[in-house]
Amino acid sequence: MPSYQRILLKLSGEALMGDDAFGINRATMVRIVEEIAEVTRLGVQVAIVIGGGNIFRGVAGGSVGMDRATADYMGMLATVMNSLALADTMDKAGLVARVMSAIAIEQVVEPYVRPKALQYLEEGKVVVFAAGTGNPFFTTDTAAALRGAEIGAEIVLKATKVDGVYTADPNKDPKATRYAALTFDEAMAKNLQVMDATAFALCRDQKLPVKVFSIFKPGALRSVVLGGDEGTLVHV
Ligand SMILES: Nc1ncnc2c1ncn2[C@@H]1O[C@H](COP(=O)(O)OP(=O)(O)OP(=O)(O)O)[C@@H](O)[C@H]1O
Ligand SMILES: O=c1ccn([C@@H]2O[C@H](COP(=O)(O)O)[C@@H](O)[C@H]2O)c(=O)[nH]1
Repeated sequence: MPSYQRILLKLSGEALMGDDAFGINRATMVRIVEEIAEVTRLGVQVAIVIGGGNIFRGVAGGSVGMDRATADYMGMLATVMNSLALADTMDKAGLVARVMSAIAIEQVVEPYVRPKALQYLEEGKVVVFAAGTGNPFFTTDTAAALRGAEIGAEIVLKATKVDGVYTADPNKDPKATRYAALTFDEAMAKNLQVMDATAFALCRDQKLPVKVFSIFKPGALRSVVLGGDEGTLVHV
């Protein structure tokens, strides 16, 4: 029996690279989609926000010296590419996916319209929110918090490269230890960088819990949805 009826899944863009240097690793994408399909079979409504780090960080060298807002729009367009690839893989796996963009590019994907997104979710379609918030100076973590609150998701599930929130970045500090749970205020006061402060603050204000877990651990998404002891819960 799933613990949630409706989730907002935030997928790391960088994790899509698999063992490649940049871009989308097909096998990795197929594996992630299989895990999403498993959760939809439990009857859970799934909305997704995907990052752009796998594409945008690959071209970020070229953005040095650029206007920040222009570079950020490039980042948002990278998330559109990832969203299209994810939706295509989901369609091929038998799921019905719809991509909605926060930036108007109607020849490519439909615009984000909240009631339409809610309708798709109720119909059992997987909705992928592309182009972040549509605004520069934000991140896809904040887009996940924003869309999660808008659609009435019960939780934001941040599937990332680490298996939870640590006392320090575990990729830099081998002595860092993992929290089982902590509050938004603690995460912000300790300046824990696993999610940006804007996203944490929005989730705190909307009382929208966040679970951080590893995208690389097979079965972790299902386990989180079934209320298993997985990752780190960040709560009010
Ligand atoms: N206290 C911490 N606990 C856990 N991870 C941390 C912490 N501080 C920094 N990190 C880093 O945060 C990263 C996850 O956040 P990040 O925003 O980089 O990735 P993402 O949003 O999942 O990916 P993308 O930006 O590619 O979509 C981890 O890989 C980890 O190295
Ligand atoms: O609302 C948003 C979301 C994203 N951006 C830009 O896109 C890149 C990629 O997103 P990640 O969350 O880092 O994966 C981000 O670095 C921003 O440059 C944005 O401007 N607004």
